[in-house]
Amino acid sequence: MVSSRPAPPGHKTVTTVTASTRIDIPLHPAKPSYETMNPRSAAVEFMGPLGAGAITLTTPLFAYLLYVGCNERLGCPSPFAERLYTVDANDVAELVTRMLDWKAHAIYVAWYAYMVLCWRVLPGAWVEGTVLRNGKKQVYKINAFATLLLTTGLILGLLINPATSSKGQELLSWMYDRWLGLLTAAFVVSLLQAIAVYAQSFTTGELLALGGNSGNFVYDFWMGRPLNPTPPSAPYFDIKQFNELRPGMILWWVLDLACLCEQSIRLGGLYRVTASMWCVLLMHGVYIFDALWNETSVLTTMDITTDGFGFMLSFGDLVWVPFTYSLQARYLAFHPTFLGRNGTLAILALEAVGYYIFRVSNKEKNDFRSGKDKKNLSFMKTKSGSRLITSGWWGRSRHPNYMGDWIMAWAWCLPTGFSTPITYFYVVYFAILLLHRQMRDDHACTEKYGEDWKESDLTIPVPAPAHPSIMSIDEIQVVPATEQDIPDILRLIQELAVYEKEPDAVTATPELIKENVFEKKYAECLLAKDGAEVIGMALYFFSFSTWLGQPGLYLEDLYVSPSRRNAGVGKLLFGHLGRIAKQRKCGRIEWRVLTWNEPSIAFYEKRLGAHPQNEWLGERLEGDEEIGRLEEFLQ
Ligand SMILES: NC(=O)C1=CN([C@@H]2O[C@H](COP(=O)(O)OP(=O)(O)OC[C@H]3O[C@@H](n4cnc5c(N)ncnc54)[C@H](OP(=O)(O)O)[C@@H]3O)[C@@H](O)[C@H]2O)C=CC1
Ligand SMILES: CC(C)=CCC[C@@H](C)[C@H]1CC=C2C3=C(CC[C@@]21C)[C@@]1(C)CC[C@H](O)C(C)(C)[C@@H]1CC3
Repeated sequence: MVSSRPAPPGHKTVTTVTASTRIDIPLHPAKPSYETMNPRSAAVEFMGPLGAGAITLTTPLFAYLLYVGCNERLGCPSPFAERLYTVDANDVAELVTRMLDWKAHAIYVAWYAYMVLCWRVLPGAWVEGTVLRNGKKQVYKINAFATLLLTTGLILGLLINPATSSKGQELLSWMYDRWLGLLTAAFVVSLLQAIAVYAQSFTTGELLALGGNSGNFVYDFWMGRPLNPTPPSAPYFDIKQFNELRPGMILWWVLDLACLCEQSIRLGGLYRVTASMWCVLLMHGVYIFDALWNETSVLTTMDITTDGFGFMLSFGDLVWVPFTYSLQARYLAFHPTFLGRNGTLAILALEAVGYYIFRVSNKEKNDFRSGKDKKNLSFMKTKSGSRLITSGWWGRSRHPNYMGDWIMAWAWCLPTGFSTPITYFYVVYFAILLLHRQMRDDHACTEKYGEDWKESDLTIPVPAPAHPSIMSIDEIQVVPATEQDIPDILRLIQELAVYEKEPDAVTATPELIKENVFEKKYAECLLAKDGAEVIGMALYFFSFSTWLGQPGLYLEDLYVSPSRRNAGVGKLLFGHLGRIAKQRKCGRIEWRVLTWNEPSIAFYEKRLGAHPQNEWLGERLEGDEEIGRLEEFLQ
C-alpha cells in the first residue's frame, strides 16, 4: 500500500508498509484527553519495580563481567573470582583508568555523531510505521543499510589497500585494546539518553508506551516511558528506531572486524586468520547485513510497535548488542581455535538452516502484515479485526522466527570450541530472552485477541491448507463484480492459469476485461469476498440450447484461492449461480474441466451431482488468423 501523505521537509514521498487492519483503538472523533490516550500501566513485567531495578543494575555489571571474566590478559575463564580477595588498589586503579579512557570516550561520541550524520545525509526512503493509538503513524528514514555499506566500504578500503593495510589493522585493533573504555563510553551515552527521553516525556504530551507508564520511576525508566521519542528540534528523527539498528548493530560489526585484525596481527597476517574466525565473521555479518537490509521489517516488531524507549532498549542497543554479541569474535582473537573442514561445513550448514527458518518466517509475517502476501497463506480473522496466519511457518509453531534465531545462536558459538563454557553465554542468554519475549508476547496477544489467540495455537503441525473451520463461511459475501475489481479478477484468472499449468496463456488486459465484461457485457462475474479481500470468482455468460429452446448458463471460470479451499466457498459460488440460472430461466448450467483435475471432477460429480459429458469433444479456432480462415469460405 503506497500513500501520498505529507513527507518530511525536502522529501517527496512516504511509503506505507503496514496493513490498515492494525488499528487497535478506534479513532475518536473528538480529541481524547492525554489521560485517556495514556492509561496507567500495571508494573507487572520483570517481576515489578524490584525486578526492573535489579536488572537495571545487573545488566551493565554483567557486560563488564563478561569482559573481566574472559579476556586476553587473564584468560577465559579468568581466575578473577579467586583473585577477588587479593585485589589491591593498583588493580582497581588500572581497571578504572581503562574504563575512563578519554580517547575511547571521544571516539565513541564521534561514532554516534557519525551515525546521526549518515542518517541525515545518506539517501533513504521515508516509510510509515504501524498505526499508533492516536491514529497517527510515525515516519522513518530507511537508510541503515546504506550506512552499513559506507562504513564497511571505508574499513575494507583501508584493509585491502596494501599501502594502508597494516595501518588499518592497527587502527582497528586499537578498538580491541580499548574495549573497556569504549564499553564505558557506550554505557554513559545509553544512560544519558535514557534519562533524557524519560525526562522529556513529561514535558511534551507525547504518546507513552502502554507498558511504561506505571508511575514508578524505577520500573518506567527500565521499561521505557515514551513510545516514540524524538529530539525537540528534529521531529522526524525517531530515537528508538535509530538506536535499534545503527549505532549498536553496526558497531558490533566494526568490533568483529577489530577482532579479526587483532587475530591477524597476532598470527602474522590476514591470510593466517583461522577458519573459525572467518566463520564467526561470516555468520555475524549475514545477521547484521540481513537486519539492516530488512530495516522496514523492524517496524512491525514488538520493540517498535509496543515497547517504550527506556534503559532496557537504550542500553540493550548501544552496549549489550555490540559488546556482548561480539564475544565469540573477541575470544577467537586471543584464543584461535582450529576447525577441521567437516567442522566448518557442519557449522555453516547449521547456520544456513537457522537463517532460512528465521528469514522465511519473518518475511511471511512481514509480507502478510504489509498486505503483500504472495504465498496466499491461510489465516483466521479475529474479533479485533486483525488476522493471524495459520499456515506456512506460523502454522507450525507459535514463534518459528525465534527457533531459527536460536539455531543460529548455536552456530555462532560452536566455532569457539569446547574449552570454556563462557563463549556459550549467547546461547543461554538468548534462550532466556526469547522465552521471556514469548511469554510477554503471549500475554500481549491474549489481551489483543482474547479467545482467538488460543484458537490459533496451531503448534501441532497441520498440513496447509487445512483449517476450513477457522474461516466462517457466514463471513463470506458473494457479490457481482464491478470495474474496481478488475485487478482482482485478473489476478484470479492468472492464478487459475498457473493452476491449469498454462501460466503464459493469459493475454487478457484490464482494458479488455473492462470493455468486454463491464461495457459490452459479454460475460458477468461474481466475486467471493472476505471483508475487502477477494478470495474466489465465478465468471459466466449465457448460451442457448435449441433442444431446450432455453438459454443456458455457461461457467467459464470458477476459482477459489488455494488457502481458502475446502471451506465451502466453491459451493457458495455455485449456490449463487444456481439462483441466477433460475431467475433467468436457464435450462442448464455447464462448464468444462481439465481431465487431470481429479479433485474438481470429484467435487462436481459427488457434491453437486453434475453429469460428465464424455461423448462431447471440445473444438476450437483461436486468434485472428484461425478465425479469419473461415472468411475464405465466403470468397
Ligand atoms: N538477536 C536478538 O537479540 C533478538 C532478535 N530478535 C528477533 O527479532 C525478530 C522479531 O521478534 P519479536 O518482535 O520479538 O517477535 P515477532 O516478530 O514474532 O512478533 C510478535 C508479533 O507478531 C504477531 N504475530 C504473532 N503470531 C502471529 C500470526 N500467527 N500471524 C500474524 N501475526 C502474528 C503479533 O503481533 P500483531 O498481531 O500485533 O502483528 C505478535 O505480537 C525475531 O526473529 C527474533 O528472533 C528479537 C529479540 C532479540
Ligand atoms: C539484556 C538486555 C539489556 C536486553 C535488551 C534487549 C535487546 C538487546 C534486544 C531487544 C530486541 C532486540 C532486537 C534486536 C537486537 C537485540 C534487541 C535490541 C534485533 C535488532 C537483532 C537483529 C534482528 O534481525 C532484528 C532486527 C529482528 C532484531 C529486532 C529486535
